[in-house]
Amino acid sequence: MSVRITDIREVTKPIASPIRNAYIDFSKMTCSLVAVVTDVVRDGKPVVGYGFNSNGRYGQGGLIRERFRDRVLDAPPGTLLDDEGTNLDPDRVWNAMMANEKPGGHGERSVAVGTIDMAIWDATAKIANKPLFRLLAEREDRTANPRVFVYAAGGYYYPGKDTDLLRAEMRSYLDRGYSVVKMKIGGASLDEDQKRIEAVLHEIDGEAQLAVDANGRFDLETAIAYAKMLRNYPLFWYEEAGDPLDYQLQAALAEFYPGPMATGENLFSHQDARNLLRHGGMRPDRDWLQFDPALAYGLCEFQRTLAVLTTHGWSAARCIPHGGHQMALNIAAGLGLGGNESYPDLFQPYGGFPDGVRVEAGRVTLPDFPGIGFEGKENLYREMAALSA
Ligand SMILES: O=C([O-])CC(=O)C(=O)O
Ligand SMILES: [Mg+2]
Repeated sequence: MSVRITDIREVTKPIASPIRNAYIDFSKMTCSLVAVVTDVVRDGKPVVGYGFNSNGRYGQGGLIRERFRDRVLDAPPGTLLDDEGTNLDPDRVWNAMMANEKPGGHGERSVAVGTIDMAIWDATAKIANKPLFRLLAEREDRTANPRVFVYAAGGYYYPGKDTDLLRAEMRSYLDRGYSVVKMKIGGASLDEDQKRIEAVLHEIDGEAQLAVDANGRFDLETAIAYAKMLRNYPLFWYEEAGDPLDYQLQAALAEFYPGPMATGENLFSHQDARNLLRHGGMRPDRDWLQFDPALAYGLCEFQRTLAVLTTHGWSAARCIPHGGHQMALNIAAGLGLGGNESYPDLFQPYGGFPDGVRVEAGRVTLPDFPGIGFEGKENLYREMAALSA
């Protein structure tokens, strides 16, 4: 059986919405959708892997089309295959993409590579005719656990949104089976945010837990002022207080915040993750790591990040990736992460679960689709199929 990548296609799609966090609005947000076409034929059709990047970093069509696509297509096909020559080897494809790239300064090439990497893993699992989460578990000699914790991320700022609407939003997440909800902070004054938090805590009234996300907005003084307010509430976590690369701020914050902290969605390499663990004061017994493989060079790199965690005494179970995509759901189910983010009302059709999958007691159960499972989500698959037609 020959296995050859015959084409890589990219289209940049809008995922705009009127929401705002403490740092950006999403009025012009886009993402890249990628199709990796192979010459493997299943049911009379070529196997195609799909990928997209998650919200927050915009589409990367320029980098994908001008650099990374051609490196894969120009590589001698045999150099991209596993030892048996019967399937793609995602790590070898990754190495081909990263030829002639200097280390450091990861910028947004990590998003371009992460998007293609997702499609490569989707194709690889489809060629193996297995769900990606089962393929990953087998590769690591583990048992997959298709039941994955997910939390509902939302609670954004948008025009006219008062605490009643915020409460109604959070109530709707509880009604849909979530046991942890997340809201934005840092886009209003501390006093106003405190009122918003108290309103939500009143609404969820012990039925669920609340996490808060400052999106890297605070300087040290403000981060500590918020910590002193937030530590009076039983929060699930206090996320991304300061600049993602300011490890000293994160470490200083730990002195003032005994509850769980979370960060990492804007760290895009295993080297940056390592610096966070070395210097960020993060505590492996309670804190959470949110590295998002779709933004951070993909699963090939995420595996190196997991190795860094192990070296530093962390468990993969402390990872709950940012992004709300099925790729991270598969990694969670296959490699034992602590769960995954989900945006019940945002960034559609890219985020979410296969049709018919319901959240029950804060968990979803992944069905057994070959690959990542995109074919099980009709509105998403329609966009994907249009790209590979
Ligand atoms: O608002 C955003 O940029 C998304 C985000 O931080 C999150 O989901 O944690
Ligand atoms: Mg966040």
